[in-house]
Amino acid sequence: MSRLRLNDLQLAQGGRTVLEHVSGNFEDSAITALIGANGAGKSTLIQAIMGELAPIHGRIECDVPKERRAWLPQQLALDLTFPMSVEELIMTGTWPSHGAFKGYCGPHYRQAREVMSRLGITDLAHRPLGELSGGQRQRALLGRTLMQEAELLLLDEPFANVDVETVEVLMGVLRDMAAQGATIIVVLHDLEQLSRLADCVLALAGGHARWSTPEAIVERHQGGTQRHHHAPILPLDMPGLSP
Ligand SMILES: Nc1ncnc2c1ncn2[C@@H]1O[C@H](COP(=O)(O)OP(=O)(O)OP(=O)(O)O)[C@@H](O)[C@H]1O
Repeated sequence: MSRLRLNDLQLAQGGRTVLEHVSGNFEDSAITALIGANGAGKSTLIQAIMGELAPIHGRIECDVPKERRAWLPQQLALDLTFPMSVEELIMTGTWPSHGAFKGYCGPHYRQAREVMSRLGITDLAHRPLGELSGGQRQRALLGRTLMQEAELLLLDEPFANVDVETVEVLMGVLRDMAAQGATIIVVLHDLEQLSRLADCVLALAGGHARWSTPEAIVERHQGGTQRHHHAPILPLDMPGLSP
């Protein structure tokens, strides 16, 4: 089953085609790694899936309602000088379905406490966002998507500049979300993280996309030799991936 399907998609930026003939289905209850060299079109595809970039050809069919779609950008898109606490950030996860100006009720606060406890940030509830470390910030941002009950979640390099313990927590939560049916797409550059986390792979290169498996990607980049930890996927020459 798939609630997110790409149909002969062609995407352009600034009048130049970035990707073409992209087709295929993202599996439900699965984590798909989106890989490719710098400029391959990963952010472009994500923008299109989030409905921010119209295809110049083809279709994106998404059965997940807009209020259940979440996007965790690579660079923190939040204004850190904005006076907001961790708890307040997490509560904004209710906005897409509940509205921003209705206020919160008891069950919302209970749910936020559960979310913070799951992410190990209960003690940070009243800490201003501007005082968080990179790892704490990522936990809080993932907390907001849990609060939103996101069913389609796109993440751009969520483990960059994040401590090892936070990587474990984030991976655990993502696996749980997938197990509960979410469709998760995550931009990754690290081979070890890819082999640990991903169920499927969508590799972008030369303006085209190819579906693959974590095993095939690991095999291709290591030539069947012993695995190296933290081996980067870049530079991604993608032998055999052109049609
Ligand atoms: N707003 C824009 N206007 C014009 N060209 C753009 C714009 N955004 C991206 N591009 C171009 O589109 C191509 C794909 O960029 P994109 O950001 O999707 O790549 P990426 O795979 O996400 O790269 P990275 O790994 O560096 O984040 C690149 O050649 C880029 O220069």
